[in-house]
Amino acid sequence: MRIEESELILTPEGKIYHLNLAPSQLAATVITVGDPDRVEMVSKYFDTIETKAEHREFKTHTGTYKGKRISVISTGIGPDNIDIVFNELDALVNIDFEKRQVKKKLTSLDIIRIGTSGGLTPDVKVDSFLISTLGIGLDNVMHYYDKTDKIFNRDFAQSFIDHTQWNPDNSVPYAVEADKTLLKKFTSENTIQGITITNVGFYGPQGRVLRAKLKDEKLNEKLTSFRYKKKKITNLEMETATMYGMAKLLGHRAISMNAIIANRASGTFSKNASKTIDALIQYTLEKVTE
Ligand SMILES: O=P(O)(O)O[C@H]1O[C@H](CO)[C@@H](O)[C@H]1O
Ligand SMILES: O=c1cc[nH]c(=O)[nH]1
Repeated sequence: MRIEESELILTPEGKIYHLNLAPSQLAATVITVGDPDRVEMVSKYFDTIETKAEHREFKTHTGTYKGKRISVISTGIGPDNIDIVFNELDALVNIDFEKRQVKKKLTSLDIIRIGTSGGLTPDVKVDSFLISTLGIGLDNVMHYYDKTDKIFNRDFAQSFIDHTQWNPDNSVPYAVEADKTLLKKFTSENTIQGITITNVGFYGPQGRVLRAKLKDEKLNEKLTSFRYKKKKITNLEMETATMYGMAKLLGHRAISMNAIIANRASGTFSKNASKTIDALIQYTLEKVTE
C-alpha cells in the first residue's frame, strides 16, 4: 500500500522530514542522546565522519568507530520526541522512499541511549552509570498504538498503579522491559542496573518544587517505597520507557544507559556532569565495538 505524502513526509531532497536524513545516511547501530551538543561529544571519538545533518533539535553524525559504522543522533527532551525519532529511524530502514511502501524484508536497528538521569534512592550514586532493565512510562505516547499488549508488562504496571494510588486524571502507567541481549552486552562491573521512571516533565512530573506546588507531594516517596518482586525504582528521566516501547513495537532493539547526575534523596548534583557523561560515552563506544 502506498503511503501518502501527508503521512510519510519527505523533503525535496528525499530526506525524512524531522531528522533531515536520507536512508543511506543512517547506520544500523544508532546512539541517541538528548542534548544536541552531546552529538559532538560522541562523534569526536569517531575515526571518520561521513554525514552531518541537522534540523530543529535533531542533529545526526554518522561515521565509524574502530571500523564500525555508527550514527549518533539527538532526540531533544521528552517522550513526544521519541515518537518522532523512532518512527523516522524506522522509516529510514523499513520504508522504500521511492515507492512509498513498507519493504518486504525488514531491518532491525540497535538503538542505544546515552542519557542523563536523577537517582531516587541514596544507593544510586551521583556519577554512576545506570542501565535500565525496565522503563515505567508515565507518558501517553504508547497508548496511541495498537498491539501493545504483548510488549507491556501489565502485572508490573498494575502493581505500580495500586501502590501509588495513581491519579486516574494522569495517563495510565505502562511498563516495558529492555532488550535482553543488549542489556547483557552493556552491563559490567562499571554499571548498575535499575528500573527507570520516564515522565513528561522535569519539575512537577519528577516531584521538583521551585514555586509551583505539587498535587501529590508524596509521589516520589511512593516511587521509592514501591517494590515488585523485590525490585525497586532507581531513577527518573524522560525518554527510556517510550524508547523501549517504540523499539519493541517496530521490531528494533533498544537499551538505555544513563549517567546519574542528580540524587533526589540527598539533594545533590554532580560536580562534574560533563566528565561523567564523557566517561559513559567512552564506555558505551567500547561496548558497541566489543
Ligand atoms: O540528558 P538527556 O539525554 O536529555 O536526558 C535527561 O535530561 C533531560 C532533562 O534535563 C531529559 O531529556 C532527561 O531524560
Ligand atoms: O533529575 C534528573 C536529571 C536528569 N534528567 C532528568 O530528567 N531528571
